[in-house]
Amino acid sequence: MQVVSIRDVHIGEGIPKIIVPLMGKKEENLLLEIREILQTEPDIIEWRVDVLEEVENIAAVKQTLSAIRKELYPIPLLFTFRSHREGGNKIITDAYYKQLLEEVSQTNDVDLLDVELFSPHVNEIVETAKNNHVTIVMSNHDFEKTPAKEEIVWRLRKMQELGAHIPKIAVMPKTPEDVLTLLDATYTMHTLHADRPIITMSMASTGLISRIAGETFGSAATFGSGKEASAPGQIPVNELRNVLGILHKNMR
Ligand SMILES: O=C1C[C@@](O)(C(=O)O)C[C@@H](O)[C@@H]1O
Repeated sequence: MQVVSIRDVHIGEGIPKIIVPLMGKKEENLLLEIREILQTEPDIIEWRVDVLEEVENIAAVKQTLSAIRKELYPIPLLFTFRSHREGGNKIITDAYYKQLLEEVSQTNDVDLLDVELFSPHVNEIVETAKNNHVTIVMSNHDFEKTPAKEEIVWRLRKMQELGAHIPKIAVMPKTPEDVLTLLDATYTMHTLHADRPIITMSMASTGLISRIAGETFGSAATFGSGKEASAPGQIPVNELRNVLGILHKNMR
């Protein structure tokens, strides 16, 4: 099993890593948000750039990115534009999605890049990111339902085939049984197919248990809320750290 290391954060070994989303609409809010979040000592910070008011202005995005990076360094930064069809905040064209991801890959300010599996330009974006030594977190989200186990495993395997360093999937449960499906798919992927870390979660209150159970079933990281949650079911980062710590300590 490969471990993905960014500076001294080692994803895929030990306690699952905590990723905290930044949800500010403007640069000044984002910088204040980072100061608050840093006090909670996250392992990784995710910038949800689809929330930024000026996201359609690529020069503004790069300038804000550079300011964010300075503020949070050396914490690894995950750059995410979540598309509207997968639960994000803004509708942009596929061409702009490609341009945005490729241009930020070339800045040296991004450690990890979220690339959606179903983007029509996924191969080109992966190639550019890899050429620039950016770690690829390939993702898929279903905010409506939980697909069948075979489908979840298929998507995660597809991400691995396409060159993701870290495949990731988030699904919505309607029942606790759906959460079992996600956990079962996670465990199967982790033990039988994956040669690298994966991240999975079942969302909302029914799925909450999946966000703390990664060490048991094989999800290498989990999203905890900082100032604002970026998806339903995220636990505040301090509480999340406590629970993960209790589980880790007593699993030895
Ligand atoms: O992919 C994910 C996972 C997520 O949707 C969650 O459910 O925690 C939150 C998003 O910000 C992130 O990009």
